[in-house]
Amino acid sequence: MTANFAPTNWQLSAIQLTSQPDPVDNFAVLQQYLAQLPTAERHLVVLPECFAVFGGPDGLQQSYAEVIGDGMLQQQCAALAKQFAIYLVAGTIPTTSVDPQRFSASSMLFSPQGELIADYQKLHLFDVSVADSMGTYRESATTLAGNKLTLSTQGSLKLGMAICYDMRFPGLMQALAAAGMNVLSVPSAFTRVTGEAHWYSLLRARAIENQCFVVAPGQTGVHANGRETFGHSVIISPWGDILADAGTEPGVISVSVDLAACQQLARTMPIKQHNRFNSELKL
Ligand SMILES: O=C(O)CNC(=O)[C@H](CS)NC(=O)CCC(=O)C(=O)O
Repeated sequence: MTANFAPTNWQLSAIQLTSQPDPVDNFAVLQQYLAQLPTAERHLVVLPECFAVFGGPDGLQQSYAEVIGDGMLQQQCAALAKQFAIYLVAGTIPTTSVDPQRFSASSMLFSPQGELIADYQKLHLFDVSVADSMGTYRESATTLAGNKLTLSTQGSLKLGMAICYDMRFPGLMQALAAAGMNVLSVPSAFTRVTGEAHWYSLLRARAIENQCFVVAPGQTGVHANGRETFGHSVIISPWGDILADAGTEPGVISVSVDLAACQQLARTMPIKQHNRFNSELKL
């Protein structure tokens, strides 16, 4: 059933996966989950970070790195966006960078017509020690950070793009909010340990302080290399309410929202206008 009446009504969905090293397996699961989603005139579906290739040996992602605008992973995403008539945020796809040894983690937006309409390269890389079986994460050894912000306007949707560890850097979202963002996508592969401590707090804060919807799909479970991810993919309202939570099993979550809620809230609580840190106050 289609329940989208006003141009500001959107269906927001997230897909939670336990992605495997081989893209063939992940696209097969993805196809099944996309078929479970409701149909809607305006529908944004977000996939997790590394949805297509995850948990494999060193160098596996690099071996799949594609030129932006061309490549097997992007072609499959474009075809899925078209087949299901959705705006699809392909969580991250490894794309070639200026450094032949390293890829960029690119989040890519495909239109319901199957066109690539926006891309964003992860800005903040996870070089962090964590008290889990991996011990240390050195994302910068394999990945080259991006250096641009991406906000894509599609009708009433103003989509700001971020990835996983980026959620800890609120300056990024504040810049996107200043440009009018009403939905933030945060495809993730959060560790179980840091997820238990920080996932909900970080994401709810980003929604509340920027008065936007947040769609944050995560990887979940134990992956082929023994890495554990947190799951709990969420969709959050501008008020900070958790509208849907996927728990720890792979699956889909989906909610129907009115993006006009963002401007309504901004009228009653105009924090953007009240903010004195845009330019006025400096140390
Ligand atoms: O390396 C890969 O294969 C794909 N990339 C990831 O999984 C990235 C970097 S290791 N994960 C995160 O950013 C987790 C952040 C996190 O957990 C936190 O901020 O607490």
